[in-house]
Amino acid sequence: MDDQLALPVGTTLDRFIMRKQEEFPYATGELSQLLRDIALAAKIVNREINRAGLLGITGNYGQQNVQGEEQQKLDVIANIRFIRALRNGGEVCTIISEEDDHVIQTGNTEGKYIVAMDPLDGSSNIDVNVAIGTIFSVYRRTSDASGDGTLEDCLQSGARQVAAGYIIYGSSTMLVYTTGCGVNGFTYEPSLGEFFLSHPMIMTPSEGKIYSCNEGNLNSFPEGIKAYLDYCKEQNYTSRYIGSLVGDFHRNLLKGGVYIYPATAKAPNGKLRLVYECNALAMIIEQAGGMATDGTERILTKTPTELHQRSPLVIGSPEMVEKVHTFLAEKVLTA
Ligand SMILES: O=P(O)(O)OC[C@H]1O[C@](O)(COP(=O)(O)O)[C@@H](O)[C@@H]1O
Ligand SMILES: [Mg+2]
Ligand SMILES: [Mg+2]
Repeated sequence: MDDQLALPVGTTLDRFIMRKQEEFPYATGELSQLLRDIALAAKIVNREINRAGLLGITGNYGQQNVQGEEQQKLDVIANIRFIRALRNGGEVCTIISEEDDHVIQTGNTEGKYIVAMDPLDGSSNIDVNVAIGTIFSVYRRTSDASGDGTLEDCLQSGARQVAAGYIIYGSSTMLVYTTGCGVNGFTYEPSLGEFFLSHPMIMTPSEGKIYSCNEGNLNSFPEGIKAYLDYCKEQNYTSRYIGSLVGDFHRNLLKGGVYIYPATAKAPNGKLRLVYECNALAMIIEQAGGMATDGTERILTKTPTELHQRSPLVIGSPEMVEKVHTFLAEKVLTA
């Protein structure tokens, strides 16, 4: 940990990865290379997002993904870019993507890692210049076998992540990630083509005054969530919701707050996907001193049974998540 603090703000991502490698039990350089591959894809996708309006790559792609959602052109482009970078990097044998029904076998049969990803998060905000993101989780194979990754390799609980992070394409582009030794944020400097350490050892405030959820679904929220939102209003908390999970999460991570996407009538298991949205952010928030649950159970202990399964999500400052639980438990008791 002390060594962690030794790296000053302004350290390049590459140098940071190199210095941290020795902290990682399997320090063979493969995970470091994988993180560099993700950073490379992020730079390319960032460039395309910034110029999307000029390149005619805004709007619908004209196809639906396995979730039944209209794919945006940038969903597909980001998916292609990350798959290509991970395949060419050679460290990843199998990829799970929001945009692909089935797992993607990269052909890197000696690759030791599995990546689960949401190539473009916040799709409804792509064309309106609101922050969007990419979310990724990294797992090791469950065995020393080579060949294609198995379904068992792809359906591991979030607690088995060896790395997790996100890229936010906002007023600046940042990469925020953890390998289990704290959370660090890097800001992209396009003119130099480099990510620089800008937010070392991020810790989220234990309590905040921001709550984030789509109250448009209020009528079908669980009673406990309705009661918690009333409590937030009584406390004069601030409501902030942009409709990009990465954007809402990032704000609350830095400022303190809670993001809630509960089960609703439209989405009885919640909307967000456990394997490539909830797990990564749960590892980040826990490493930053916060909490992530589905309203009762810790997200990281849930073992997925399907690639695209959904989960309710309550994530953020620990005292606020605890408060949500109190209201949920109370309403269950009095129901
Ligand atoms: O429009 P809603 O129901 O509030 O949902 C918004 C949520 O859905 C998402 O857009 C789902 O992610 P994708 O855009 O990757 O499909 C989240 O980013 C966001 O928090
Ligand atoms: Mg998403
Ligand atoms: Mg997405």
